[in-house]
Amino acid sequence: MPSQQDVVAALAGIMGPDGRTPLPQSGVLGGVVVREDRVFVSLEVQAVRAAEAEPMRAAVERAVSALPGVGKAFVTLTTPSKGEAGAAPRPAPTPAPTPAHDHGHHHGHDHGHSHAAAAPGPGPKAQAARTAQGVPGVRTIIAVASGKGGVGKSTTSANLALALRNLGQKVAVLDADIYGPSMPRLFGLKQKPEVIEGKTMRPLEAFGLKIMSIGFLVEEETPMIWRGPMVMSAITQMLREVAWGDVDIMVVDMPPGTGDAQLTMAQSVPLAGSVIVSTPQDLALIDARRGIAMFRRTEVPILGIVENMSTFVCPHCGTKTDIFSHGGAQHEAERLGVPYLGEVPLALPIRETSDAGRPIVVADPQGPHAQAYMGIAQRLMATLQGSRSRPAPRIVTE
Ligand SMILES: Nc1ncnc2c1ncn2[C@@H]1O[C@H](COP(=O)(O)OP(=O)(O)OP(=O)(O)O)[C@@H](O)[C@H]1O
Repeated sequence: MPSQQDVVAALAGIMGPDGRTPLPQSGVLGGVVVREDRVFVSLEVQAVRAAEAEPMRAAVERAVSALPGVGKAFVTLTTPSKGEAGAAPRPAPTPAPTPAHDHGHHHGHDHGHSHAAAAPGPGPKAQAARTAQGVPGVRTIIAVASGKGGVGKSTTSANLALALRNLGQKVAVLDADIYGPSMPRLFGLKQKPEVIEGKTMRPLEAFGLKIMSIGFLVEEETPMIWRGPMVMSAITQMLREVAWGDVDIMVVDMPPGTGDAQLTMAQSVPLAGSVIVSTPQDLALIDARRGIAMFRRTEVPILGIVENMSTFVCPHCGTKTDIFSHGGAQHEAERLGVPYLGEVPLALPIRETSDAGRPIVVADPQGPHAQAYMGIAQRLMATLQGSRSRPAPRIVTE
């Protein structure tokens, strides 16, 4: 395993943006993290200079990869983010407005139209769209999102993926939840993905699904200040440097919340649409509303709302109790004019099977809970087929 100093020393032969100053002295080196045989390097460049910095990024990747003991190098361009510790940086292309406004809450509007592409010519919007290219072999990518943590987004992602597989789809799961990747636990996966043919990783497999998790690439104890910059790099690598093969539907488990990190993610992954998971509590619904507003801003279609923990099923007698006012999500979906995909009760077997690494759709496929997920998957397929018949937004690439 190389030390941080070894990595920095290996970069001395590469020139910084001015072409004269060695990179370690040039002020662009955001940081270096070494985790066993994986090395993460972030290079800070102004967003508008991202394109011209690409050869430098590639040179750093080559130099670090060539060091003895390095299995994989993750080199990412990040915009200087002073004072934004912990937030995922935006992908390179968004030109920063005046610094005073850079992190303001209105910033998201800048992203508003970058996905679709009405932007004429290669302006900044077209550049932003470039980050969301399709993934070879993967036909449809959907995000599973929630307004806040702990509503069962990951449990829903895993069971929905399995239910889609039961419908005959070839399904992959990409766990992009930087705050707490859950797929290793949900699918009982402890091993790391194998690197095949140089840079490409082979996704792990469980129950017929192909699975990649940010948890396989970034250690859990990595501080958020590091995870932030690594995130975009890791997501990009999970999309592009993984031998996904032939995939009908990829389910992306998004980080919870509706902040900048989520917005960035929503823009970096070429999404067909998103599924919003919500519990019936009003508070959660308010947050789900924010989530919906966020996806509307990014022009990612909402494929529907899932109501999780809708009723409580007593593990002893099977009696159903509405702990929260049940049906809130259905009502909210109607009000917002987005499809209601269905509900999943709060039931002990759902948690137990998830904790045991065998989600309920495989543990008890004929049971009522698995059937609830099957219904959701069927409605989702119908919505996807409906949205496919509409013209897809044109993505501008340069
Ligand atoms: N329908 C359900 N019935 C019983 N337990 C559930 C249900 N859905 C989720 N859980 C449990 O609730 C907990 C949180 O679920 P999960 O990790 O899926 O939520 P999340 O929204 O992804 O959380 P985070 O935002 O922290 O990643 C887990 O212990 C999970 O097993």
